[in-house]
This record gives sequence, C-alpha cells and structure tokens, in this order.
Amino acid sequence: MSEIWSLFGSKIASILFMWAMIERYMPRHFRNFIDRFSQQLDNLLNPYVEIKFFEYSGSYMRSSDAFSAIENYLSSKSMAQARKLKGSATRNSLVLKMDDYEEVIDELKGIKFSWSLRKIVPMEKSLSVYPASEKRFYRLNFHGRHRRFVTKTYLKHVLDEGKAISMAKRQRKLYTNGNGDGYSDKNGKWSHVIFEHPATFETVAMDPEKKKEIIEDLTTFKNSKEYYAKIGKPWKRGYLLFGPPGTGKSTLIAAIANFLSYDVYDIELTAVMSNAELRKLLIGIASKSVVVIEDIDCSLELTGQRKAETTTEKEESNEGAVGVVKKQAEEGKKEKKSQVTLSGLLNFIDGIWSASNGERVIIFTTNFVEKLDQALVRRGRMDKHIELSYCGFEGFKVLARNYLSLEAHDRFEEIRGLLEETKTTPADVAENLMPKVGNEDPQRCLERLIQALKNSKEEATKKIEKEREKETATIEESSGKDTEDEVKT
Ligand SMILES: Nc1ncnc2c1ncn2[C@@H]1O[C@H](COP(=O)(O)OP(=O)(O)OP(=O)(O)O)[C@@H](O)[C@H]1O
Ligand SMILES: [Mg+2]
Repeated sequence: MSEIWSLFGSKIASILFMWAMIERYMPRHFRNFIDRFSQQLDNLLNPYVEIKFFEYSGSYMRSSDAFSAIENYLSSKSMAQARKLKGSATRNSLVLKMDDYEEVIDELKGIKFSWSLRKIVPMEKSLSVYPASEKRFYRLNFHGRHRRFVTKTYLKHVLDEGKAISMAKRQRKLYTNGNGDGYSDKNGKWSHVIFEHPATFETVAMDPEKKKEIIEDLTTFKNSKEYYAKIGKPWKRGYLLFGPPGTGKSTLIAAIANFLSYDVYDIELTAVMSNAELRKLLIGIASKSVVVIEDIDCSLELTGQRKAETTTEKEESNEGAVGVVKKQAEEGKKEKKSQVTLSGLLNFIDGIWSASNGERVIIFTTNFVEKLDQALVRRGRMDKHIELSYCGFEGFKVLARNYLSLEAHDRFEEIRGLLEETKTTPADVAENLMPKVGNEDPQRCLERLIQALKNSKEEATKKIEKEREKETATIEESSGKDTEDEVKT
C-alpha cells in the first residue's frame, strides 16, 4: 500500500513540475484560454457562489460599514459555533469575535449560508511609503440557486440586523444646547456627555395599563419605517407628558430613551436666542434621537410672549424721543431675552422633520397642561398625551421592589389605604423608602413612609377644615350684611 502511495505522490509531483514548465513557455493567449476554460469548468462543477466583504474599501481605504455590520451580525453565532475566538474590551463589555479562517453557519428561511473570516497576506515587500498590510475580509458562500434570495433579501437582513446590534451596543449621548459641560460638536451648537441614566420601564412607577400602552406604542413606532414611508408621513412621534412635579416625567423620558436605545437631545429653549438659532440646532439633531423640551409652559411663556411683545412695541412708538432713550437703555437687557416664538417652534417641528428622514421622538413636559396653547398640543403634533399622576398602590409596589427588594409585606394594605386618601408623588414615596443608613431594615423604611403619609393626611384634613371655616365665615358675613341692609331700608 505504501508503495502505491509513494508512486502516486511522485507521479503527481512530476505532473505539477511539468505543468509549471509548460505554463512558463506557453504563449500568453493560449494560457488565457486555459484560464478561462478552467474557470468555466469550475463554474460548471462547483455550484457555490462566493462574495467577499473587505474590511477597508474605496480609494481612501475607509473602514467598510458592511464589514462591521457583518462582524456584529455574526458575533453571537461566532460565540456559539467558532472554535477560535478573539476577545477585545470596549468601555463596558467584553466582545468576542471569530478568529481568522474560522467558519460559522447561518440559516434564514431554511437556507444555509457559510461565513468565514479570511485574509490576504501580501507576498512581496511593498515599495510604497505605507507598508503593505493584510487585507481581511468576510467570505460568504452559498448555493448558486439562492443567488436571488441572497441579493434581494439575505444581505439586507444581515446588514440591518448588524447595524441594529451596533446601535444598541454604542455609547449613547445626552446632548444639551448652550454652554453645557462636556464635549462640543464641530459647530459648537451641542455639547454632550455619556448618557447613562439607569431608568427603565421596570423601574418607573406608574399605572401598569398606561405603561403597557406606552411600550406598545413605542414598539409599533420603532418597527414602522416602511409604514411611515408608505403613508408619506415623516417618521416621528410626539409625546406630551404632564403632571405635578415629582411624578416621574423626566424619569419616564430616560426610560423611553433607554427602551429605544436613542440619544437624548435636551433643548433649553431659554438659551436659544432666535428662531434662526433654533433651526440650526434642530438641523444638527441626528436620527434615532429623543428630543426633549422640558417645562414648555415656563420655557418661553410661549402662549403669552407674542402678546407681551406687541404691547411693548406699541408703548415705545407712542413715547417718541423718551421712548428711544429708554429703548437704548433696555437694549442690553432685551438682547439677552429669547426671541423664539411658538409659531417658529411649531414650524420647525413640522418642517424639519418632514424634510429629513430619521426616527425621532419629541417629548414636551409640563406641570400645567391647561396653560398650553392648543396649537402646540393638537393631535398629530403631539400624538400621545400621557398624564403622570400621584402615586397609586401599583406604583408604590414598583418602588418597594426597586428600593427595598420587597414584593409583599403585611404593612402594604395600610399603605394602600393611605395612598388612596392622600396626594403623594412617587418622588416623595421614593424618598421615604430609600434606606437612610446602610442596611436599614425595610420595616423601618415602610414605617417612615406610613408616618409621612399620615402627616400629609392630617395636613390635608386641617387644610380642608380651615377652608370650610373660611367659607362659613364669609357666608355669615354676607348674610349679616344682608340683614343690615334690610334693617336700613
Ligand atoms: N414614576 C416614578 N417612578 C420612579 N421613580 C420616580 C417616579 N417619579 C419620581 N420618581 C423619583 O423621583 C425623582 C424625581 O422625579 P422626576 O424628576 O422624574 O419628576 P418630574 O415629574 O420630572 O418632576 P418635575 O416636574 O419637577 O421636573 C426621580 O429621580 C425618581 O427617583
Ligand atoms: Mg422633570
């Protein structure tokens, strides 16, 4: 047997040697013909198609978006299948990727696809000033009969999924306008810090039905790119959050941003001097972002500002020369006042988003919904109005779970009754539940809350009694006056 193998080996070696000699002296056109023929033969015998995605592409060797999307897409599959992995650490996690020449199999709609990471190592020394480096690429192999499916569906699926994974993994940012702390963008309009708010829908204390509704609304919005395109509407959603201070409006915004994995742009309208400046700011907002304008009623006194301005203008025109001097003296003060108008704000909200196609959620918050101009809160502009109210028993249970890791306790029923009788904000409940010293007994925290609720109930009853006394006093006063008048007449 070994003789046969050695004979076979030597025959192969001589054939290869002869082929190398023949190829060397063969006329070029004949060699091209053989190459073409062998390629056709390979096409005929090998039904598999191959696509390469290089790490760097283009004349400037930019890193390829497709390569990193594929890398992200394959990362979980690599972890499950590859025998050799490469690990690297990012800011807050360890990332594992498949090593060179590893292969993973992916499947979509019952069709199998083979992915492997390859590299081309330069053979000769480069004469260029830049040393020649390895060219890494992902190689996709699939059966030729799935060519249409791959080009039409599979590659889009891989790239979309890969991009979504990288969006979810990236460090999100909180942008603020004005001279905020943090890094400024290239135009100096926005400065940003890393957004790491821990709030999630699990930790927000609110009515469970309402919470479920918001989550469903956000999920539908997130998955409706095609739908918005089909109906010709810009891909945006507006929320108006209203409720007393400390009911969780800002907390809910953070939970929404975390749920969607979006950046947050917190616009301080009082720092925006003009409509033109506001437009520049809004143009600088990237896709996949939550745009927040907090306390919209106090930001600009949006509803009253236009009126106030016209009256001052009228007064000034009537005052003549004195008016001019006064005007000059006030110029400095006035210059610092924001000139942003309600119509300016609304035009940009509708206009800018219609022009650029990015998924954006805009959230206004207010403590006094009834104060707002109807133009601002009409449906279509603000799609959803969400009221955050005083803490109910369901909200309390969420806070007890967050702060004390308590699911149930025999004092819960008493707390339920007291919450129904008082108007206590989730912020107040949270403050009382928070352990004041390390390892404070949950029982003591609950007692502190019960005491606080009892105090606020007492205060409320006293207040009502006082008001009643006042009312009876005024009634008695007016009835006394009436009898006096009658006596006079
Ligand atoms: N619904 C809630 N769920 C969980 N925590 C809450 C909730 N409401 C308030 N809190 C707690 O109270 C603190 C203050 O709440 P938050 O800033 O969200 O209130 P707000 O409604 O935005 O108040 P304001 O109107 O004054 O801006 C938060 O840091 C959070 O710890
Ligand atoms: Mg707030």
